Amino acid sequence: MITIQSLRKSFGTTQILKGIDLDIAEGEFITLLGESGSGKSTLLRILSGLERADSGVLSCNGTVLDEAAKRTFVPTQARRFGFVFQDHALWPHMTIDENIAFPLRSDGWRKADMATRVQEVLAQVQMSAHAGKYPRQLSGGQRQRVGIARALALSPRVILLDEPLASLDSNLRDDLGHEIRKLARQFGLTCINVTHDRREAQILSDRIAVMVDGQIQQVGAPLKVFTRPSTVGIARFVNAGNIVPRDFLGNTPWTDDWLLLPRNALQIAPDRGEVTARVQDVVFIDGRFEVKVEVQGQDLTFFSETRPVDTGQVELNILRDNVVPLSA
Ligand SMILES: Nc1ncnc2c1ncn2[C@@H]1O[C@H](COP(=O)(O)OP(=O)(O)OP(=O)(O)O)[C@@H](O)[C@H]1O
Repeated sequence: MITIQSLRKSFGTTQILKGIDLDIAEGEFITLLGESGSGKSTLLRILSGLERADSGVLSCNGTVLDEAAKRTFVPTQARRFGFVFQDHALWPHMTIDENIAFPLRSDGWRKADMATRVQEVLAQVQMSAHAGKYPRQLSGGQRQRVGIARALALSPRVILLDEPLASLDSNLRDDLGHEIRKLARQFGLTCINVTHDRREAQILSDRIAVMVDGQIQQVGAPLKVFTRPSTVGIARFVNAGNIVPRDFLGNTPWTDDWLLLPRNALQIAPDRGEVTARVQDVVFIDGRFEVKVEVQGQDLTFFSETRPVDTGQVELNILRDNVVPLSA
């Protein structure tokens, strides 16, 4: 549905997007995940039409939206995308229904149709009871629901989201994340989200595109990106486990300089194991023990169902099937 080919963008002499290629399917929820400064917001701004690419092609359903070489540029309003921002961006002096009617009014809707549509989208996000209130009278989660309703009002084909869960506390974030996903599925929306938050990316996305320094380094389902990161940078950013030099494992079938030992790749041996580790710390977290150890000068962390001794030595096996080679 959306095709991005060799997209480049510089500000002054600094190249921010260094050739982005990405295909997004209809009805897909994709997240651009990356550290601050990796260029994800710039890419979202180009998608929205708030910024123009220097070169490359952006198209939607075969229609070119931005192609500098042919001087083609479709402005924001004509793209008919919906937007959901982290700070909700609601007008404080307007009631909830007025806020949602705003894009409809700008689009020239008749008053009666507008009222019907506002009711419809408010019902879709379960906010009908709050139509007459002002944004300040709502909680953060409720305001974000209104933000989503407003984005849905004009029945857009594509919704662009900028860290939609960022300003919410953690339980609410997960709940609203699941709701956003449900709505996206229900309406077959194509959603493009931008965030640096790994959890948000995992909850919302069908696929994650990891951006590093103006390039997409890996695209895949959350499971793939988080358990089989392709580079040292991604493994570190998604906190996938222990990154060790290849020779730490002795002879290996891999040629890459670095290996990922996920936290499930180390297991306490019943008697004598492959390596002897010195236990540094044990904490119980999220239903299992997180054990920090030192092996041959290397700090490692692994998960264990059983509590090992708090200090002293422990024998470990390394499950080589779980080891992932990493490019630099
Ligand atoms: N209009 C602009 N003029 C000059 N530099 C800009 C402009 N917009 C962004 N940049 C620079 O481009 C780089 C990438 O910014 P961008 O906002 O795309 O990154 P990001 O990954 O979204 O980061 P964040 O999560 O902090 O928003 C940054 O170094 C930023 O300072």
